[in-house]
Amino acid sequence: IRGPLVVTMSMANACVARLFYPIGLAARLSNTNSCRFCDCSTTMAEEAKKLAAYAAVNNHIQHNHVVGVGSGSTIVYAVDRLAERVRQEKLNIVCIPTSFQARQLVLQNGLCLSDLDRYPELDVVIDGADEVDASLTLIKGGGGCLTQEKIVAGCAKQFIVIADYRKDSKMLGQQWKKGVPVEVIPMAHVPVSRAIVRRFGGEVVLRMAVSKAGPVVTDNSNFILDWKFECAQNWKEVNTAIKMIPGVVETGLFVDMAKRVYFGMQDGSVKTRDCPIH
Ligand SMILES: O=C(CO)[C@H](O)[C@H](O)COP(=O)(O)O
Repeated sequence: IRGPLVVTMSMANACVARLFYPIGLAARLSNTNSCRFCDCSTTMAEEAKKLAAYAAVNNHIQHNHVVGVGSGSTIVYAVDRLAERVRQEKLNIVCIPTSFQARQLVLQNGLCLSDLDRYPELDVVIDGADEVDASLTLIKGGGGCLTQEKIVAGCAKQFIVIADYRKDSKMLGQQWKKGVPVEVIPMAHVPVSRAIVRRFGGEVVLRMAVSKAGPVVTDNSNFILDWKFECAQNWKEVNTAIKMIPGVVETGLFVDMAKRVYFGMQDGSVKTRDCPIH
């Protein structure tokens, strides 16, 4: 892991305006998480994602491992580092993707692609998260890949999460305001939405596509509902109850699955949180 000074320098380099500012002011700007000259908060978050991803790959991947590759923007850095280690250390690694995106990442980086038919037990799965609470319950599925992500994570000896500081919460809903994603069979989206609101309150919205008319269609040809819950819940019970509703494929609640989370922090450090039961 690069030291704090190096990281701070690279963050500063991303913002040209900062280069012309006295060091003290630049530091204050980075501490405020935003810059009046550019979108530095984005750059800082990207650096934090990279720190977390590199730490996880350095600490958990070994020769002959079968590795689950998560989805999202943070995992891109993990696959970069994985490919670098495979090249430099001549590691023999097999990758199991959790989405179409992950499959493309594995192929583009020249890594060995396989599937759960051939490797139903994985050594490590590394994946991002939308939010992580104090007991390592996760909200996932911001990118719509929750079902395959949960299947692959469920096959792992170690499920390792990588995230930037914005995902770190005491309680779910503190940072992530888009709710819990729920993948549903398309014909069931209205009854499932009504059943969730009736039972747990809040609001459910059908996730709409951005560059296509109509709803988001998942890699499994289903729809995504985003349940905007109102208050803290017993997430294990909620997860089980939602999964029992006919038409629900999977929820984005990952309870008692993650072994360790790596958070890339704003000061260039990496914070870890371990699950008490793993
Ligand atoms: O669950 C996911 C996709 O379904 C992602 O892992 C999650 O949305 C985090 O993404 P990012 O690394 O881009 O913040």
